[in-house]
Amino acid sequence: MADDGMLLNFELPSGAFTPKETFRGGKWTDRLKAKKSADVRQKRTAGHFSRSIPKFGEVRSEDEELIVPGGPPSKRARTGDVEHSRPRDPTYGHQTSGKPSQSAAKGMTGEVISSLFTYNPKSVVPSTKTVQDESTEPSNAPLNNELDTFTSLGLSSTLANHLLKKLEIKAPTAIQRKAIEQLCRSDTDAFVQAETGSGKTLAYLLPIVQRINAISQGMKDAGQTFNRESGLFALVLAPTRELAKQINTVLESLLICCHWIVGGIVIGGEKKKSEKARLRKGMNVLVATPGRLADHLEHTEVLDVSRVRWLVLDEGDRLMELGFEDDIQRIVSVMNLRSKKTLLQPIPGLPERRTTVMCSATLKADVDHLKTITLKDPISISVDPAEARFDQDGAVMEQAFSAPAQLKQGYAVVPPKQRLVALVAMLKQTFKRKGSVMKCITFISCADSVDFHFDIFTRADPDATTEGKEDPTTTAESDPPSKSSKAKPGHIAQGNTISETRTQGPGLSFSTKENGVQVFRLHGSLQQATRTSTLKAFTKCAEPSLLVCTDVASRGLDLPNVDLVIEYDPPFSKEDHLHRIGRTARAGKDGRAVIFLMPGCEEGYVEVLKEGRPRNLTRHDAEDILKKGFAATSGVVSNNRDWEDRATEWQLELERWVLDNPQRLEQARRAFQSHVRAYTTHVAAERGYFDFQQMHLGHLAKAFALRDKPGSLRVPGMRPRSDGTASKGKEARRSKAANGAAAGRSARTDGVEVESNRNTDEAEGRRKMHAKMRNLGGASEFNLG
Ligand SMILES: Nc1ncnc2c1ncn2[C@@H]1O[C@H](COP(=O)(O)OP(=O)(O)OP(=O)(O)O)[C@@H](O)[C@H]1O
Repeated sequence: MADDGMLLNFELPSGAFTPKETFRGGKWTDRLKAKKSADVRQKRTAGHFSRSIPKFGEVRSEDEELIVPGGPPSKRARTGDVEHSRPRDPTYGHQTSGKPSQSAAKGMTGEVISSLFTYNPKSVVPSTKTVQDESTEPSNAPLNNELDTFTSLGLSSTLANHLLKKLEIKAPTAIQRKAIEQLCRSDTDAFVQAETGSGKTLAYLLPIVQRINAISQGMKDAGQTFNRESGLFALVLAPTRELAKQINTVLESLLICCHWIVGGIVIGGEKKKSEKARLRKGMNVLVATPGRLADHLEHTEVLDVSRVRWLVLDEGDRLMELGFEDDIQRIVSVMNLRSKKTLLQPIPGLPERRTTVMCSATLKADVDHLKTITLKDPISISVDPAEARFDQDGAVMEQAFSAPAQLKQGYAVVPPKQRLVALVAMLKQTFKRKGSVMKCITFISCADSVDFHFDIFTRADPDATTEGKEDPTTTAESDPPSKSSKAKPGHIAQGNTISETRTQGPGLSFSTKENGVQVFRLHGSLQQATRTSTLKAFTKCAEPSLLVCTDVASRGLDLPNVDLVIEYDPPFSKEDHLHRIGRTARAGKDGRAVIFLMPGCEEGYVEVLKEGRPRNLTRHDAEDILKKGFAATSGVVSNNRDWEDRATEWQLELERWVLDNPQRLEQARRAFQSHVRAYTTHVAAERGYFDFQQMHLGHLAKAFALRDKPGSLRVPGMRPRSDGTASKGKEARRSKAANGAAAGRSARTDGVEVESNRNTDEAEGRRKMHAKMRNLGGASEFNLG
């Protein structure tokens, strides 16, 4: 052993041998308060050395948590399997030395209140601030060279004028310059890859409109009539309904200048009957989600795809990931089969072959299969200087993609117990000054957790009673309850019950008198109409606003003026990360993004963040975030530790609020469970950073305002352990036998065993999940078409 280590072990802080103060007489609550103050005092003088800091992932026994004597024996309030009793006192838990023994505490109460500030895992990476390059030029902005005009790329002056006068688009972006030129003059299949927010939609739509317009001109010149019945010439497929709608909106804005070309849209979640009627009338360009289009091809005879000459797969990698491969294969084979049909009357200018374009900010080799189904000898159109690693045969093995250069990135290292308070502190700080941040998006891994956090953020001010009052911000169009929520409908009182109808509400947790913040929620379990109206409301909201959402909003969505993206839950893959943060810093604008990471293995993810070659990458520590967010006077960071008390009080008040209502408690537990399940679904290559075995479930539960004992935390797919041994369940054994040691591994955390049925083949797993979702007839988290 090195000497240094020995010395460190023997070094004791001043005051380490200070005798403990004892308190006698008075009420027990007063004694507890006095003891707590003494402990805080002692901790401040002695630092945090009085107890050893556990290694990350080390399982703590319950007696290391503060167990609050709940006064008289509580009534049994059975919720799930856990017995709860509520303290009568807003006691909070800096670690106390004179705590009752574990068995005694258990006998008195089943409720565990731990301190936010003790036994937190330490960061394993030194806290050095990364140098920022402030002078970075935007990389996805329109070009400012006078020679780069739309007409020089092959667009008609009518279209170019329309772009300038009606859409205020003066010059092309770098990817538009390359793609428009190529697609206007050639019928070669293409991959279009460029950063988020670089204008890829127009990069493929403009050449399509230009060329269909040329066909219409050719027909007119040949004495033929061009109208909506002349044929469906272009098909654009997108993985999500929201994205399909957005593409359709851009298309409509272009077609204003050539109104004889008719566009249309078919997506899941809409009425099929009206879609059929529109298809019957005819259209020249169709935007669709693959599932719905495949369905129409099977059941809507009138849909003729024999003349389709442009097929665009927007977010091609995502289409593949979500298991749309079969649908796309069906669509392509129907098109191949029908295109052989000879046209009664040849159409002048109609290309011989179909051009397929696949585009995304993160297109890489694993779309190979989709490529073989749909593309022939594609060329690559890209402006991203991303580096690729090739194998011996020259195939791309690994490709790094970059985020827009002007996007300022950061990561926050926050221990599990402090995650929620840190998020609220960050939001308080974000919306502190009026006008500094107008729109912020916070990504959360699953729908249940989105609902839970939305309810927390919009709950009534604890000091103002709103019990029973109707929430004035309930969206006009109300939904039936979301599939993810089992509680009974009809509770819309703000802040006091589970919100099932609300998708918008005032963000009372971080609003100030000067700066009122509106909060919105969005996930795939909401009805389509609600999703659409919520996105619209968020987009149009003139007040500062926060969208709390799942990855349903991560791809392709162009929400204007988003200043900040917070990845509260880490993304499932590095590609998802780039798409999420790409909701800000679009088309040359500024933007900021922060990802929350827990101390320990998650910190290794910083290396993955660096792969995107961020020009700015700043580290934020939990303490700094909490200090700023819970500072006494906004903006003033004081030297004393009052912010600790304020953060603790906020947390404890929230825990009581959750415990107060069985529905809310159930909602918190469901959110926790779904979060943990989602955590195990990171792509195989990144699971090392998000290792479930290292997750401290007891600590994490605090971020869901739960006071459940660690051993009582249940997650479907996990079994509580009775003996503390690492026994493996039947399913795990079977799975292990079937898939080898890597798959079906059993993880143990805090007396809970998870029997993971992770499939080594991620894509296959996702495909199966997709199929299952669709069979269930429910909207998946991924918002399938
Ligand atoms: N040439 C241009 N000049 C100015 N703004 C543009 C230009 N082209 C596109 N935009 C705007 O840039 C924004 C982003 O465009 P778009 O959604 O097509 O980006 P994208 O590359 O598809 O992003 P993502 O990869 O996130 O899907 C839109 O608001 C669009 O109107």
